[in-house]
Amino acid sequence: MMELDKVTTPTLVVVSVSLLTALWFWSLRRPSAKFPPGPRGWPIIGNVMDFVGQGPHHLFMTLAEKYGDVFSVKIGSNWNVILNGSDTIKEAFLKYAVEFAGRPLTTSVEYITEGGKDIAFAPYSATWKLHRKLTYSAFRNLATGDNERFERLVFTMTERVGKILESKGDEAFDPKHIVSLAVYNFTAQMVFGKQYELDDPDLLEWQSLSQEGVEAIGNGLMADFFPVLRHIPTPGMKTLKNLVDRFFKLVNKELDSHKQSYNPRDEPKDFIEMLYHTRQTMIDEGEEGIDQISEVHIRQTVMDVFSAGTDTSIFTMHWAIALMVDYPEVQEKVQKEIDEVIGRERNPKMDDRGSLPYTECALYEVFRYSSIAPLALPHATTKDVTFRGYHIPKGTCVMPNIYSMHFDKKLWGDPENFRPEHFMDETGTMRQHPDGFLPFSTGRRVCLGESVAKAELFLIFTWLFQNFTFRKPAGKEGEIYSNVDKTALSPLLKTYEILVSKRE
Ligand code: HEM
Repeated sequence: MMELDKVTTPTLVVVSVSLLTALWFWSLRRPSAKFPPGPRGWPIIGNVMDFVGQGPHHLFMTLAEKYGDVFSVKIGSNWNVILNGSDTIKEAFLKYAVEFAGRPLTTSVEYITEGGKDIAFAPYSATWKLHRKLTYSAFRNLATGDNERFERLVFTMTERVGKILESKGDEAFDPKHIVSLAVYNFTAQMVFGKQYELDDPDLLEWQSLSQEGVEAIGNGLMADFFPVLRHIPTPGMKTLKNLVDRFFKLVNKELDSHKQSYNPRDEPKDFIEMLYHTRQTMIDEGEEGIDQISEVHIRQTVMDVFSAGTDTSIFTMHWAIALMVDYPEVQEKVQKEIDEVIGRERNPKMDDRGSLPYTECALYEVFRYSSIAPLALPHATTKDVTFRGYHIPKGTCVMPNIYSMHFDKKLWGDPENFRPEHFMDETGTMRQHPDGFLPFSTGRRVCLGESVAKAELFLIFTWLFQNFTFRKPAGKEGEIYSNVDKTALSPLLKTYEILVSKRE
């Protein structure tokens, strides 16, 4: 063995450089020989620097031009496979449905979901399947399977929202707070069977949890990208714990009062009671394993509905109003159609779907143009999979670039233009499922609230433009409100101001 005191400086330099070079190559080593190609990254941080100055969905569209529709990037110490374009995403999520149905369990997700006991981030497993089935049945029994009940859920809050809008007079305001009130009240009515006043402390707490959550941990914690840091108490982890504690407090309060008042012999009044009721029915019908859906699972379901179901709808409606003031001619056409088909004497109904093609196309175009979930949620491979000749090992994070299909020139012609006609065929009939349109994703992990969201947003959107006209205040006419900073992580709009008038 070499004696240490005889080691010369040049030897030390050679050994150190060799070690560093080995570490460099080791850290950039791809997970398998046939792993999808991608840009060369830096040791330790991977491709993180490539994201500076552009949103990931934009970066991924550019990288797809060079590396193809299936490529890889390294973020921190995690390898990710990116899927671009309609054919690729559909082939992966429909033909290899089980292989791509997992979720990566990062440090923050593990903490928030109490070890993956929710639906949205749970690993692909028998428990997740049962949990999803239970929740889907509860939604159907409570809301989407009963049009009149669903309409009542939505229209209990419109009177309050209408009064606030009418009180605005000549005041210019950002509608986000009111949209948020409408969506939270719909969700609270559906899940808890209650309504909030504009200044209710619980409503304000929900809103600030959402805002603080996006700001503080929207991009994840360091430990999510460098799992070796998971046991180090960082400030990010402290913030996360505080947010989760507050979230639990709000949900537990409602669960406790439901446990007191729930009577299995009564007709379920809201989503929590419906979950209890449906779980009991499934047990009585001999559904195996459903009794394993515990109180923690139920708490996590409520958390999922509030986290996956509120901001998504709020952002979509915020976009919808911005687009309708940017394109007043579309707003006018929507209003004309609503006047002709529904008039002003009654509220819109679920059955009006199918009779309002232009209005529905306008709403679908809002879904496409806003693409508020441009990368859906991250998936993970549940087993080793060979896809389009590439070998992707089990447990690899996979991101579908939904934005790339919504803005594919080959499919839409002029995707950068907002045009409800993108959803119409030559006869003026609505194209419900055009190729390249998946705002709710597809496959095993498709959005569980898709039918709730579509019905809720159809009723709110139609009611809003049936009763109100929105426009830009003087001096702002030249501003584009539906304009997203291309560097943004997700396409959220900046604050904007509008005027509203009641339609006479
Ligand atoms: C405009 C409104 C909405 C949009 C655009 C949207 C979109 C999405 C997307 C893209 C995903 C990920 C799918 C994937 O991983 O491939 C998702 C998942 C999910 N969404 Fe939605 N969503 C909306 C509203 C809602 C609502 C209202 C609810 C509940 C009432 C909801 C509940 C969920 C749940 C539970 C999941 C996880 C599904 C699973 O992993 O099995 N979403 N959503």
